[in-house]
Parts: sequence; structure tokens; C-alpha cells
Amino acid sequence: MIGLMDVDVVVIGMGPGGEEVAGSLAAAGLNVVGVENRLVGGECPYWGCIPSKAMVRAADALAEGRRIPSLAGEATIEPSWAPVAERVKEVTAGWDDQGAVDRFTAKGGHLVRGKGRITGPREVTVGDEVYRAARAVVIGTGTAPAIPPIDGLEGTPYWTNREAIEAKELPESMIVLGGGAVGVELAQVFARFGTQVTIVESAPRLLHQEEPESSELLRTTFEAEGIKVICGTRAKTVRYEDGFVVNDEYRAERLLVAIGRHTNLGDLGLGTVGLDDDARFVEVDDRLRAGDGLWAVGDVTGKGAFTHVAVYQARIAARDILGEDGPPADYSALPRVTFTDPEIGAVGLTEQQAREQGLDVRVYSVDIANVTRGWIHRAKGFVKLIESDGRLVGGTSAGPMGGEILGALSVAVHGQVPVERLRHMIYAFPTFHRALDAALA
Ligand SMILES: Cc1cc2nc3c(=O)[nH]c(=O)nc-3n(C[C@H](O)[C@H](O)[C@H](O)COP(=O)(O)OP(=O)(O)OC[C@H]3O[C@@H](n4cnc5c(N)ncnc54)[C@H](O)[C@@H]3O)c2cc1C
Ligand SMILES: NC(=O)c1ccc[n+]([C@@H]2O[C@H](COP(=O)([O-])OP(=O)(O)OC[C@H]3O[C@@H](n4cnc5c(N)ncnc54)[C@H](O)[C@@H]3O)[C@@H](O)[C@H]2O)c1
Repeated sequence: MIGLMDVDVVVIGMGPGGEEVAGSLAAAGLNVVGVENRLVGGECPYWGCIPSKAMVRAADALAEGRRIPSLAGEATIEPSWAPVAERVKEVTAGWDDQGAVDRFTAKGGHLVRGKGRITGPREVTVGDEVYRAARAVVIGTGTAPAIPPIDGLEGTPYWTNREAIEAKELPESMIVLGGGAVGVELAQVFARFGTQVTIVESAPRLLHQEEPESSELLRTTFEAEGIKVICGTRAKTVRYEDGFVVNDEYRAERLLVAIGRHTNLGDLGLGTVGLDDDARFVEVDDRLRAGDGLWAVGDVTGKGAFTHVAVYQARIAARDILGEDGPPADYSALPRVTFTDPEIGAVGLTEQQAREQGLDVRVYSVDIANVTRGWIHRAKGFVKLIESDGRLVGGTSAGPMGGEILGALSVAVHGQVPVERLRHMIYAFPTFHRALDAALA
């Protein structure tokens, strides 16, 4: 028997984007159904941002300990993975979403477990239940790890970010396929605990969407820490025989596939509302509208696969659904931080992107070692600023706490602060963020 329910809003996928939009609409008094087929919270709290940053924190502590001999005497460092696995279990609540479910239901929302499918305008079906949404259907189905069609890979016990995050023991050696954000963060974590890591990246450099200086900084740091960095090499074959062999050349006990993400839109029923079933992303306008009575937020929109983008979009979509005014979505000051050590923070355009847009560009940069605090710390990194028409349109802060220094840069880009004004600001001495002053000088 098919059940029929009339509600105000149905949100399909309760990751950071879906959870935010569903929670705020429920709190505003609408009758909201959130549909989730795994865990409420999505990738970020269970296999993404949060546990990976707990691992990064532990790996950074080891690295800091290893700096003691050159600064403060003797230290014996004996890494152990057990406290990391324990901390990961703690921050993910043991991969249990009851806390997130309670947060949502306390706001008045109704959670439905299962796979949601659009079956017509303003209609979502979950199993035998059909939900008719008077106000809105919101797609927040996110992404899953992309698996490349590599010869021999299928059927082997390779890892994605999910198995790597859940690891109870350290592999002796590991090949990381892909030198993007997931690959570089996890490669450094495992290497610092003693795993022999080789990164195989098909692009000519690590983090190839960021500034080339960031890629070079990571390559030299990684090589100094014993990570093998192979760029410009696409994985074409994988053999599994007492470990993994990639391209007949690289061998390791484990293989971590971190070559990007894919949006599972094929079976979501987009065709039933006149959208393309084969689309890679859901096209949205600057209010996150994807069609009549249809919105989409988060990774599925292709505007940047970050939790802060999903939540930013969700707030705009919720306002729009409630008929409230507010600024439209604007990605010109989109920040991103790769939590390696040195940390790579970036906002807005890279130099190449600015030039490709035909902007008249001026570039400023400074080596962090030439800034007092960087010199004191013997730090590696840089600040690079991209100016056009008297305003910053982008910038990178790479080095210790690069992601925190990015806060100042983000304000400058988002607020379109005139560079002349930044030149006459007082920067506290001796901070890392004084590198902005040095760069502009
Ligand atoms: C290892 C790793 C580290 C990361 N670190 C960071 C970081 O430090 N900072 C940062 O900003 N971002 C980070 N990210 C990216 C971040 O996790 C994502 O951008 C974010 O989770 C996207 O949120 P979302 O709501 O779009 O989708 P998701 O988090 O992917 O959630 C989508 C949800 O929808 C559910 N779903 C899918 N289809 C259906 C369906 N048909 N019916 C019902 N439910 C469905 C899924 O089960 C899932 O729970 C990281 C990602 C990874 C993999
Ligand atoms: N700190 C953060 O904010 C953070 C951390 C992790 C992930 N994320 C988000 O998650 C998304 C996914 O991360 P990701 O690292 O999986 O994807 P990615 O797209 O950032 O990087 C994947 C890399 O794999 C390479 N690649 C593709 N096919 C290959 C092949 N066959 N052989 C070798 N290399 C290959 C690509 O050139 C690319 O550099 C990111 O885009 C980012 O938005 C964010």
C-alpha cells in the first residue's frame, strides 16, 4: 500500500547542506521532512572534515615534537595510532547520528530513513511513502568517492577516505591515488605516523587548482618528510597480489583512492521534473533554485565541495523558501584551506584564474621566512596577493596557521577593501599576518 503525505518541505540528503536548510525551515515553523539513507550529518562529521582534522591534529603534534631538538633540548617521540583511532571514534560519536537526529527533531523536523527519489513536481518517494511538498523540495544529496575505471581495481580491497578514516591500524606502506585535498592531507598524516607513502597524481603538480607556489611548497615539504611524490602519472592499472601494484611500478600494502567525488544523480529522478538525468551537477541560480519548487545545495551544485559552501548555500535557499530578502549567492571570496603542514589557505582567484578572466593584475608576494615571526619559527611558506583595479581579488597564505591568516585576506577580498587602505593598516608585531603588510610593501 502506498502512503501519501502532504508536507511543506522535503529535503533529500541530510549532509551539512541539507541539515542546515531542513533545520532552519523546521525551526521557522514549516512541516519539514528530511530524508537520509546513511547518517544525518553527511560526509563531513563521519568520514570527512572532522575526523580527518582530528588525525591532522595528531600528526601535527608529532611533527612539533620532532622540532624540539632544534629548539629546546631532547625529546623522544614514539608514535602510536591507537589514540588517533580512539579520538576519531569519539569525534564521530562512533559513527552514530543520534545527536544530529535529536537536533533536527528538537526543531520540529521529521526524519525519514531511506533513499529519496523525485517522482514528479514537488513530489518525493521513499520506499512506499509519497511526500507531496507544498513549498519546496531541496536536493542535498552530496557526493561519494569517485572510483576510476582502472584496469584491475574492481574487486580489490582498496581504501577510499571512508576506510582510511576508520583505520584501526597503520599500514606499513600506502599508495595514495590523487594529490588533491583528500590525498595530500591523509598522505601527510599516515607518513608522519611511519607509513611509507607514495602519492601518484595525474596532473603535473599537487593541488593543481591552487597557486603553483603552493604545490611546490608541499612537494618539497613532503619529500623532506620521506613521502614519494609522483606527478604527471595517471594510474592505468592496478594488480593485487600480496599488496597493490600500480602501473606495474609502484607497490604498497594499501591503496587509497582519492581522485575526487561523484554526485549520484542518475537515479534521483531529475528527469521527472524536466532536468537532465545524466547531469554531473544540479544547475542552480544565485538563490539556489533548480526549478519550480525545487532547490539544491552543497556538493551537488558544483560550486565548491566544501562544508562552508553547503551551509552558506543552505542559508540562502532557506531564506528564499521562506520568501525573505537577502543577498544572492556570490562565490568571489570563496575560501578554502588544505590542512597540511604548512597549511595552504586561499581565497578568491589564483593569479592564473585572474589573468584568464582578462583582469589587469598586480601580484605581491613575500616569503614567510622574511617576516619576523616566520624567521623566529624557521617557518616555510609565503603570502601571495592578487590585486586588480585597486582591490584584492584573491590571495594565498601558506605556512603555519595559513588557514587562520586567511581570515584577514578573506575580509579584504569579500569586503573589497581598497589596497591603499590595507597599506595603511596597523598589523600587530610580530605575527604571521604581518606578512600581508610585508607583501604589500
Ligand atoms: C576526507 C575529506 C575531508 C574533508 N575535509 C573538509 C574540510 O576540512 N573542510 C570542508 O569545508 N570540507 C571538507 N570536505 C568536504 C565536505 O565533507 C563536503 O563538501 C560536505 O560534506 C558536502 O556536504 P553536502 O551536504 O553537500 O553533502 P554530503 O556531506 O555528501 O551529504 C549528503 C547526504 O545525502 C545522503 N543521500 C544521498 N543520496 C540520497 C538519497 N537519494 N536519499 C537520501 N539520502 C541521500 C547521503 O547519505 C549523505 O548523508 C572533506 C571531504 C572529505 C572526503
Ligand atoms: N580541507 C578541505 O577543505 C578539504 C579536504 C578534503 C577534501 N575536500 C573537498 O573534497 C573534494 C574531493 O577531494 P579529492 O582530493 O578527492 O578530489 P580533488 O578533485 O581535489 O583531487 C583529486 C586529484 O586526483 C587526480 N586524479 C584524477 N584521476 C587520477 C588518476 N587516475 N590517477 C592519478 N591521479 C588522478 C586529479 O588530478 C586531482 O588532483 C575536494 O575538491 C575538496 O573540495 C576539502
